[in-house]
Amino acid sequence: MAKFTPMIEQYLSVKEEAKDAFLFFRLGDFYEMFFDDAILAAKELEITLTGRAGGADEKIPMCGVPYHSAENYIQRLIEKGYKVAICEQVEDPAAAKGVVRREIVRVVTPGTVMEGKAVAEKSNNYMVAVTEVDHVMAIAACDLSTGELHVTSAPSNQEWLRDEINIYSPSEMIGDEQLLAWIKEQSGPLGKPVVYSPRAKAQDEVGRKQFGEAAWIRLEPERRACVAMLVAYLGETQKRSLGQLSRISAYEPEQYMILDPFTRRNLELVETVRDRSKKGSLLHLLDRTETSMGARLLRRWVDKPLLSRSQVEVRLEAVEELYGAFMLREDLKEKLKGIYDLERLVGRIAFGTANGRDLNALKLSLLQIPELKELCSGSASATLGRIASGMDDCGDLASLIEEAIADDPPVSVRDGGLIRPGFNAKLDELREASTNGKRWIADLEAAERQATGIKSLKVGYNKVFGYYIEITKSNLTSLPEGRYERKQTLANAERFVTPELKEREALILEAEDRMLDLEYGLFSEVRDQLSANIPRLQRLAEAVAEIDVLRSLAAVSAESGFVRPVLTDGYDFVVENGRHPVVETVMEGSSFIANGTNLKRDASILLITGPNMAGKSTYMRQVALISIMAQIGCFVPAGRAEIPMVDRIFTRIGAADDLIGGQSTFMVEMADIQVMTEKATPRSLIIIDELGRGTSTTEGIAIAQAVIEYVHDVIGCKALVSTHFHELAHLESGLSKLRNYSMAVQESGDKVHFLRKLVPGAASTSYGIYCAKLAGLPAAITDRASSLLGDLEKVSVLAVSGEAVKAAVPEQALSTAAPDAAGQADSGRSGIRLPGAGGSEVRYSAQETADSGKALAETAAAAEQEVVQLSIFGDEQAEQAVSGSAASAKEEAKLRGLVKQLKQADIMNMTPLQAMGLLNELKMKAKDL
Ligand SMILES: Nc1ncnc2c1ncn2[C@@H]1O[C@H](COP(=O)(O)OP(=O)(O)OP(=O)(O)O)[C@@H](O)[C@H]1O
Repeated sequence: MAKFTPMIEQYLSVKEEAKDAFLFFRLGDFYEMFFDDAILAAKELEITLTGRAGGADEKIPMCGVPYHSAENYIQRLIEKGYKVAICEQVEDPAAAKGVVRREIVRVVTPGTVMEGKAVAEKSNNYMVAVTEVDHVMAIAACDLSTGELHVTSAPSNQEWLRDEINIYSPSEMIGDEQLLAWIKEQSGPLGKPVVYSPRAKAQDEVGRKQFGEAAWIRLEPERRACVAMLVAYLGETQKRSLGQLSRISAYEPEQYMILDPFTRRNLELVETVRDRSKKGSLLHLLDRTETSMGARLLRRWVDKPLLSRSQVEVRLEAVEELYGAFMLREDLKEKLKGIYDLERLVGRIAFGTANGRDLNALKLSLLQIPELKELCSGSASATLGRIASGMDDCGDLASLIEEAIADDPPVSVRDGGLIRPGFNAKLDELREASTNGKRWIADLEAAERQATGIKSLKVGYNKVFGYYIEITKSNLTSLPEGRYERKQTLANAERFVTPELKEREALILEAEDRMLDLEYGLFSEVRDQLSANIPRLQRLAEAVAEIDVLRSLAAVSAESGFVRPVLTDGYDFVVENGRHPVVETVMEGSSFIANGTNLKRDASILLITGPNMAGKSTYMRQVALISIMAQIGCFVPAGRAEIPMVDRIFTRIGAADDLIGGQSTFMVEMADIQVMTEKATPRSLIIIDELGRGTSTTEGIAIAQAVIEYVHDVIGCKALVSTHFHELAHLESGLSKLRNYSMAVQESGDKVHFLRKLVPGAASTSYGIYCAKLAGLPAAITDRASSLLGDLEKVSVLAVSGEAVKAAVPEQALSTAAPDAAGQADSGRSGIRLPGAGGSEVRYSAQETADSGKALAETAAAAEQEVVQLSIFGDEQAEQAVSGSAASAKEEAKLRGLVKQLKQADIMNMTPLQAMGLLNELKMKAKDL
């Protein structure tokens, strides 16, 4: 015996098909939810939880939403990352025996929503499928609302997959469970919450049917498997034809520059690091698009800079033409402005949700096309000309809509008023009948008022009784007996009918009924005809988007004074007067200081030192952005630019907020560097900000040096490295392709003025405490920091002293300035070199350093750091310091004496205590001056 009522039994069996979704179960005018669904939905949607007797002993938890406002509730659940299965009555209740049959008609999921916030106007909402077949990974990304479907694959490589997924920023993913589990772990860089819907098997047949045999067999097997899985899932959830998915756009990973999630984030390509808003990103700067599909295409271009020079040149050619043609840009803008979101309109047409207003929006858009086409073909640009000549203006479709659809149709497609008079004779006839009938009824009111003398007599209509004549109670006495048939009694009125009225009513209602059916039928036919032309409309949308993006890039380039980059397949990256495109816009006037870049085969690494706040990060990002902009096909913020095609930009720009899964900043950095060492090629560009921070100073320096050497010797690509370790500056003498640069500052009194100018040579100090003061830290802290710094400097003297070095370094490991053959070959790279007293050098060869173990390396590196600091007191600097700070000739003489004393003291051979004593003595004397 069933425990529940038949209706609840039905609910339970439908629910079996939608275990991971809320089941919206249609009951009359409501969608009801039961059991656990009801409890959770009541909480999530803040609606009342009630109960319903369902045959069991206890009441079943229940809550519901009215069907006419369900859309809003569904959206809210989707935004929270849930899925919603919509279950409708699928037979006429009047004809049903027993419980009306109900079925799930669609499952709405975060990756398949067609309306609402998730499908924001200017962005995509991607559903992504990932698979791995025979050590090849594939990824397919589909935006159901626009009909885009991209697919690609590569030999199995998790980083590649992560990078590729990141580009789509999917809201839902399906795939092999194992792969999904790994991706979930990586969800940090993915940023937004993703719903994972594991899938078991791909269905090849489904894909074949969707895209046709010819297109299907062109795809590689792993791509087929991936797309098939995706399409099967979409079919199962949407339960309708997916006409908008007409084309697969397959691409090869090698077609595009590789940008990992950290790089994309650090460079703020599509959103800012701080608040993840689009404003402040490169995309925002470049986005002057007028159409939604243009905005989406621009995003794709920014996400995927090209690797083929010829393809970029095609874009640049159009941008250059438009750059110099202000009027053409304005004219195009006017036309583009009038074009609605063709891709989404097409999506709704295919989905069967487009209404009369959507069709009119499509028509209005299509009407812009002929002139848009003419503008492009009339321009001097070959690229625009080619786009125009391939453009099908779909004029026949515009005419079809124009003939069929009324100018101002209602939102609903079931309530009539959609079809233009004259489109269909039968419809016109029915409309005529209905209008005549209504006129007869309107006339009836006047006639009966006249005949009965009752001024308040009126003819009304309601759904239950149809047309009636209403007379107030007070007037009933004036009504001749038997004139009408009594139908209904109200508190203060009586309602009547006449046989003639009923006859007319039948005619009107019948006409209206048929009219509604006919209108809906006609409308559906028009929609179907458009549906059959979806590929044409999609191609048109693509062309419009491309024109829009090219125009947008030209507009920004012209207004910001960018120049056309000279692209090369060579190595050198030469930029004169480069600027950071985004930072310069937020600065008032022309206060941004331009800096050049000169990265060549024989000078491919810049080691940039300089104070905090001096502009190192900005400069390095600027170089990366110029490279990306050039490969997108945009002009670049510079006076002149010669840009080689870069295959990958790798950035490590420190920020505490890129911590993932409890890993330390240092671990993240090391993991990134590992990927870099594996993936970077000579055509790559590496940018590392503050290399080696996050661990002890000595280790930091050691690692930084080792990394720089690796990039220099093994990878051989262009690199910009900034560091606070001024000690690394000595690398210039050993690494032939490395150049020291620094951000210039000017000191006056205790103030530091940032010049933001990149100058050759290393900087000597970081001004960290000065920056802390600027940032408004309390004086108690900055003063304390200053005094601690003094103490630390004392300690350094200890380390410098011969005792310390000697204690750590075995005698035989020390050799003098003349190195042996092995040492020469290393030329100080793999080993550690210490400047010794009097300009001599203590050198440990690689072998020796390794032999002496970590303790040696650490101590030696620490000593090295401090010695470098002291050795700053070279003759020249000492001279400068003396003549610059002495107020009188007498003072100068005394100072000279002190310096001499310092230099004469054989500090390398003192004990720590002696060294410290000497330094204190000198300091005291200096104070007395
Ligand atoms: N070329 C420039 N012209 C004008 N202002 C600049 C320039 N470069 C940077 N700035 C300004 O200087 C500020 C600091 O720059 P940035 O963050 O690049 O310094 P940094 O040297 O990397 O500092 P830190 O070492 O503390 O990270 C920026 O916020 C920017 O406003």
